[in-house]
Amino acid sequence: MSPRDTDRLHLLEDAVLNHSTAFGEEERSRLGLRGLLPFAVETLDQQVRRAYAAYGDQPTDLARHINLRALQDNNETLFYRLLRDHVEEMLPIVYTPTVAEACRHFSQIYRRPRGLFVAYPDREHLTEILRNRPHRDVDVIVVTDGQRILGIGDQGIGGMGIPIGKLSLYTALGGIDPARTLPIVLDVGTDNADLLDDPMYLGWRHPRIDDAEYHAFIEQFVTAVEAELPGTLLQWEDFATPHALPILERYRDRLLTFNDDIQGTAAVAMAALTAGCRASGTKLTEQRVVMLGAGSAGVGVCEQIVRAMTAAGLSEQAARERIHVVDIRGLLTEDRTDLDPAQRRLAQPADAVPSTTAGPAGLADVVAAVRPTALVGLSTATGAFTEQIVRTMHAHCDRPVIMPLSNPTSRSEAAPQDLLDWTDGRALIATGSPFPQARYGGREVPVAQCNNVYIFPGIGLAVTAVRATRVTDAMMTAAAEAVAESVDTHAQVPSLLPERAHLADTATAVARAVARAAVTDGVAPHLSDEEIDDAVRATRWRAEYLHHHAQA
Ligand SMILES: NC(=O)C1=CN([C@@H]2O[C@H](COP(=O)(O)OP(=O)(O)OC[C@H]3O[C@@H](n4cnc5c(N)ncnc54)[C@H](O)[C@@H]3O)[C@@H](O)[C@H]2O)C=CC1
Ligand SMILES: CC(=O)C(=O)O
Ligand SMILES: [Mg+2]
Repeated sequence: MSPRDTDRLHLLEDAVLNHSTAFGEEERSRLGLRGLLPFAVETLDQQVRRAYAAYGDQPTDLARHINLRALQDNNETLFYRLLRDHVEEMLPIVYTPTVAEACRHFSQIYRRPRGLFVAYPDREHLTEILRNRPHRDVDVIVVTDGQRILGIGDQGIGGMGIPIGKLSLYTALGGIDPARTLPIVLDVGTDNADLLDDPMYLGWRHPRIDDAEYHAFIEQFVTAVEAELPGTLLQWEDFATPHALPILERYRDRLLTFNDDIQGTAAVAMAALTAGCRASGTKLTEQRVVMLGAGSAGVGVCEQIVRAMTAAGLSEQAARERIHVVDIRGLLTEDRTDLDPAQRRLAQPADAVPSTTAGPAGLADVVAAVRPTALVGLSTATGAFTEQIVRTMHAHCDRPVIMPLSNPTSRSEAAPQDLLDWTDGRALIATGSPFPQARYGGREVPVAQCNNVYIFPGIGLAVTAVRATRVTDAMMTAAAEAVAESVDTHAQVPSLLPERAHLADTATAVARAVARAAVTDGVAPHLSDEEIDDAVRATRWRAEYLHHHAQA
């Protein structure tokens, strides 16, 4: 093929450049596309209607996910316009819960390459791999090693579904140019026996590497990213807790990076708790919190609550006394020898809660003794918030905040309808994955979705707009406050989070607040508030076709 042939075919093959049937008469003539497309010229709106109809014809959620991914790989502008126009309907398809199925079936549904597969046996070629990235300039990388995908465990390279899904939302909600995003999976093997036995599995068929080898590989990866893509936001996603916390500690002061499961989840949960205090007319410093789950997400949320309570006037010790954490073995207590340092900071005295069983006090014991005002689940333990536990909680708290946050839906600690029924309609509820609205007393009750999707798109927009160099705690706190302030306080039924339909507006509010915090913290160049707002506005990419100037 001549260079001219590759150029013009490239326009139809490259999802960023492709306008497909919207290439107009003049463009088709000038760019050598005449006859390569059906005769009719469509507008973007007409294309959206056609794409929506094809989407509607799909028989299952996974088929809808595959349909949208194919569209994304064919024409990103159209994909993002469709997503923007139907964001509430399509969020559960692109993201949790359906993305969990896409990760499980990644090798079977694999069609076209997207992002980078960085396999351990290729480690000598890390720089070469990064240089092979499809687009030169990158604002945001989301990287996973696939070990703890949502609440469904080790998915090996199937975990790639998560960076792709998260980055779709960075663009759809946070306005990051899709050509400046880069999903990466670190293929360090898998311990998932089904995948190792599956002849279709496309990853490195090897048990996971660990310890020194693993950390050396992560260091090699980070060093290569620093060299090739300095200043790019590096988001860690769905790493197993024993790796997630140490990686964050090691790199957070070295480059522009954050862990979404630890810090993003903490910020959104903090926002929901703040809105819950407002709805129940209580103060944050009066809350008693019980957390089920002591993984990276649960620990991150608890530490954010400690920071907020101390900022509101409590001593750190008093704040920690108000937070009880329960894991698969029971209450975290100082006498337990199986806790890591982060969990140990959240442990209670050995005799804090009497146990009615042989081991440490369980969730039922803790709820009965502590009388929490807020109960949060980040445990993957389906149905763990039982009727008895919830009724006990409600007996001591008129408006309990109850947040089963585990993903996907099949891992939720409770169903919102049950929570309302067991609390006479009084519970203030948010879930991790989307649930249909519940009903109580003849009224429809919308269920808020407490998910880090309220946070990360705005973080990406902020750091890109003002060229921040670090993600600080103050920036995450600013994100939480911006989300809490965006909650509609005049709604008939109090909600813990802004409406999902307004996620893009919330991302803008988060971006402004986070960018201001970055400037105040000295990790972004000095800009006035007005300049920050202008930068955020100017950074937002829009799903519109740009004129092609290339010559035929
Ligand atoms: N809503 C949101 O925005 C987010 C939700 N998550 C969800 O949180 C969950 C946990 O994530 P990680 O902390 O990374 O996982 P992890 O696996 O590191 O931690 C799970 C924790 O729950 C405990 N646990 C497991 N089974 C239990 C049981 N039957 N009873 C009591 N405790 C039990 C474990 O001991 C552990 O402490 C996942 O489902 C994930 O999808 C995570 C990040 C964000
Ligand atoms: C939402 C998210 O990041 C998780 O469930 O892991
Ligand atoms: Mg995650």
